[in-house]
Amino acid sequence: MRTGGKVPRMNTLPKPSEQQSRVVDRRIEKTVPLLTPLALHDEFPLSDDVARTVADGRQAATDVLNGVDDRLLVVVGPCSVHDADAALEYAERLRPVAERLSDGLLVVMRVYFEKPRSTLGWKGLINDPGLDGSGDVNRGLRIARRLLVQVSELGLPVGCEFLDPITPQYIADTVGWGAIGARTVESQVHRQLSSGLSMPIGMKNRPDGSIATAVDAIKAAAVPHVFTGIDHDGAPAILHTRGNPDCHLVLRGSDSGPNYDAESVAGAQELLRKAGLAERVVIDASHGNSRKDHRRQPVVAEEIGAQVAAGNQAIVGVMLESFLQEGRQDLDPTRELVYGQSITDACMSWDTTEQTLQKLRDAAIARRG
Ligand SMILES: O=C[C@H](O)[C@H](O)COP(=O)(O)O
Ligand SMILES: C=C(OP(=O)(O)O)C(=O)O
Repeated sequence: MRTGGKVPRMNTLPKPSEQQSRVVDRRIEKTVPLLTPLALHDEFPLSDDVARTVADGRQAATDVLNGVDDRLLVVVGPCSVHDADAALEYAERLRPVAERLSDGLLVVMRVYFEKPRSTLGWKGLINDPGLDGSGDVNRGLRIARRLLVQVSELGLPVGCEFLDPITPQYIADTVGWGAIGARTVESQVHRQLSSGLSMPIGMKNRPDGSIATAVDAIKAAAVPHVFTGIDHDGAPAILHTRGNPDCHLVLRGSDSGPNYDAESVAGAQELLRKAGLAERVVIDASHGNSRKDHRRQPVVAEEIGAQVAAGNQAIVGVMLESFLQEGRQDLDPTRELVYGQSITDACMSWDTTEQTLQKLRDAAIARRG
């Protein structure tokens, strides 16, 4: 991978006077130039093959979300990527399984680079690729885009969370499906951003369980907005969006319990109906729905599958957190990390994932039958 690349020249304010220096950037330790989106796109271009995978993946996801395609959308992969090699190995394993189960499932690989934290913690590979707080964002963006292109080259559409409002210009052209997380679903910044994103966006219920907030987010992101951001050259820009009609609800459970059961799904449907929105939901089998216990995820997925097999038309997708090794590990600088194991939330093992995907596929086929 190249380590150079074009970064804009830093223009600094004139040396401040004594009085000015009492008010300007009092808490900015240092400012480092950020490479431009164009420079990153030049290094890792979007080939026609990758563009086809992304565009077809977006269209297929939209069709599933609109009920035009009766398969289940499954977003599956590590809670977060901290090691691009392990993530690519995961993608290579997932690819043939996705192909084999494609009569019932539309599989999108979860390739998450941005982690929203409840308080503190590692903020993801784009923010801190060194896993040590050194914050080499230029390197993080390069690793992220290269991996996104590599996974798409395998023919797998990619899903990720959009957290930082600047990073989409660097990577969004490689993303088939996106999420706005539980902690930011109420944020105007993220709703505006979603209104301009080119792929379907899942709006998660808030950590305290509020589904109404996610429904508000779907409505807000559906219409055009004007806000400030950057263009592909990295220059400040006023962005006028068209509105995103493909935003949808993701039920992820809450701090006080799950919301994947039939009664909760029916309640969510009622909220969507009252808001004049399509009654379709994606259900995250992890987070509040598994109480972050990876051993609960297959159980939750099986119960979601049972609702689907029984004919529930509202459930159009499932999210799973899965990696090469089950469980999780702490980021401990004194110990070598276990290869292929999550450093954020605990994940299902590969074997369990394969079994779970097969069961979800069977459920989708049963519903069709
Ligand atoms: O998906 C990952 C985590 O659930 C999310 O980033 C919040 O993590 P935290 O509550 O450990 O900060
Ligand atoms: C942070 C995540 O989920 P949530 O926003 O539901 O907590 C995630 O999926 O990584």
